[in-house]
Amino acid sequence: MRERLLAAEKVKSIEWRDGGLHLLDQRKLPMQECWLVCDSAVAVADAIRQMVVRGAPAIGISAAYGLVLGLKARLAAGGDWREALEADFQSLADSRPTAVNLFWALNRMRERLGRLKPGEDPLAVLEAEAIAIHDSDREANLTMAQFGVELIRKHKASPQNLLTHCNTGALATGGFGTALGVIRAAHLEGLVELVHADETRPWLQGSRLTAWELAGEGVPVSLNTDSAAAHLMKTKAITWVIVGADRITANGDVANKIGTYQLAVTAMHHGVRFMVVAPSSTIDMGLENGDDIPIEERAGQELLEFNGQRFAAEVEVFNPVFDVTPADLIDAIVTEKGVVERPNAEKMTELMSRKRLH
Ligand SMILES: CSC[C@H]1O[C@H](OP(=O)(O)O)[C@H](O)[C@@H]1O
Repeated sequence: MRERLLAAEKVKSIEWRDGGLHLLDQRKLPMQECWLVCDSAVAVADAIRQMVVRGAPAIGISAAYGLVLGLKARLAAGGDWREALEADFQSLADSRPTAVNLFWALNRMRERLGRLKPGEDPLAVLEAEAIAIHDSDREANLTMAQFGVELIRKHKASPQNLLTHCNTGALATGGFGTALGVIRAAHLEGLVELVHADETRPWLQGSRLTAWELAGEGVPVSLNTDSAAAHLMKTKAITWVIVGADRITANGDVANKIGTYQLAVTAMHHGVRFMVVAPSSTIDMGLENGDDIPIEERAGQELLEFNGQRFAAEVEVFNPVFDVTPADLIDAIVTEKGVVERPNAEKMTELMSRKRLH
């Protein structure tokens, strides 16, 4: 299967070349495919904050490259580069609060700098670490896709209807995708009748990004409003809701795009299985449960206007862009380390004790 998945990799959203970070501007998709080149840590932090690049793993990978850009500038400026680099760590850490992959990547880069040997070139070491983070995410995507397909096939080994939320594909990761990677692989294995994609208001990751990725690869996809999801689960024989994650806590609670929690409640009511797909860089064992996950609130303009055109009345806006699904509503968490069915604290601890495969 792995060879088929590798052959199916098409879209890339992040490219590190010529000493710069090239990002496919996801604010412009699907109408325009524009690339933005970042040449500093602050530029990468801004790109994350403005969602030029988004998606938990992609945010972490971009932040790692952002640090490389920061170190390059600090070394050129002379002086105490370690002290100066703290400002870049902070800029990147302040960019978005919920996806723990950002902090996981920054900590991994900091830890690598802490192991510098005398005579090692810090820039070469840090660049290699960022590339390793990128490559390991891509590998993890492929492994998770295989685990997810096996799980789907275990319950039903014929074409079936799936529902997904937001965008968890190549645009959100270093390669094949998390939840959308499982869905892509299920399609390649003949297990997909139709993918129902929530448009995912207000930023429309579903209608603008997921629909674009799937349609571009001939995966049968139907776009629906977020509020149609319950009706679809009631009437369209959906077997799985498959979503990504931005932060999973030690007991298996999952923060993901706003609207995920209500999908999980509805899925439980309709007997639809609920799968979360995320690399272990999304798991925050430092948080006991989801109550303490920082939930990002974005500007009200995201609800009040579209493409700068206002269409809503003059009112207050509440725009949390993530919510938390309790572990007891989740059938399976699929990671590159393995699958946890009916997640709980004990099972998450055992999962995280396993050696990383990539
Ligand atoms: C592969 S995880 C993607 C994850 O990130 C998305 O959020 P955003 O588009 O705001 O970065 C959403 O929560 C997805 O599930």
